[in-house]
Amino acid sequence: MTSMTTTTNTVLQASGVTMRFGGLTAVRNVDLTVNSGEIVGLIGPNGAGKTTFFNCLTGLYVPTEGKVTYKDTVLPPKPHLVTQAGVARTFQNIRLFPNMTVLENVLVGRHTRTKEGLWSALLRLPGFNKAENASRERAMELLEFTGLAAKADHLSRNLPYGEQRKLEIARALASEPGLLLLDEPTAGMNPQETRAAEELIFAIRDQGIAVLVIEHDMRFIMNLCDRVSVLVQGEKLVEGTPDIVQADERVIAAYLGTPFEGAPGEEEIAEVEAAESAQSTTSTEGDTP
Ligand SMILES: Nc1ncnc2c1ncn2[C@@H]1O[C@H](COP(=O)(O)OP(=O)(O)OP(=O)(O)O)[C@@H](O)[C@H]1O
Repeated sequence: MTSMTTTTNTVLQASGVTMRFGGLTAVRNVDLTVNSGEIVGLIGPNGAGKTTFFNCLTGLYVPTEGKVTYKDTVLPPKPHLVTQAGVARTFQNIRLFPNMTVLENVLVGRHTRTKEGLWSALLRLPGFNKAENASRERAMELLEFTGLAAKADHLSRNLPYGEQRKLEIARALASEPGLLLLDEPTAGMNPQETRAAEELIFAIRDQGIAVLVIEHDMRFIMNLCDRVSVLVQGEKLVEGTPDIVQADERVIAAYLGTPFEGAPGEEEIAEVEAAESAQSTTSTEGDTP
């Protein structure tokens, strides 16, 4: 591992980020740091400003106030330049090219890292072939890494939902980021897919890529993250380790008074329901399917 000194292990630093839309302040004076080797969670009720904050980090929005640096360099307010600088992201709503193959989707993600560029890749202009082999090799490596290699030639629109989300991650990784931002990576996933996503994110972290993730699934986020930051009405309410955040009264209150630590998860609820229905079918004779 590379040895790092003083503050150089800060990957992302957002300072005093504010985003106003007319009279509405969607994000107010938010500071957030992500260090190398970390997985940081960003949680908060609907409309808290999480996606808006992501958009400020990735150049989709120019914050009204504040500064965002990546490895001590101020990020330019243009999405492709942010990607080029080393920050990749996925979106809350899947944004793949549905009629391109899985492999082609990843190759498009590599365009910021090849001098031939996107149009050369899409139109196969001269010069593309030279770079193509190396790019394909790397894209196939990423498909292996995300468990999609067997589907490299499938059209992305034919993949099941969970695999489309994985492909989005593979495509983001194709730009060789140092920081990956994930906006609700498990939305719509079943429990097995969620568990696989968790393992994939740990593996990404283990490759030296820092991760900042927005999620509503508390069990997932508390298991995954080294630190969690809570946004409420555009402001940072609390930040700390999962233990600290889960125990914080203000966080519990912000989630409508529903404590999430120790609350039964879907699996436990299913087990209880199965046990209850088994009990009721044995007590109501002859009513088995
Ligand atoms: N482009 C925009 N123009 C005006 N208002 C916006 C815009 N984008 C977001 N907002 C408003 O900013 C606030 C924060 O929205 P945002 O989508 O960032 O919240 P969120 O925490 O990501 O919510 P969710 O968990 O539901 O995705 C909301 O009130 C939203 O309506």
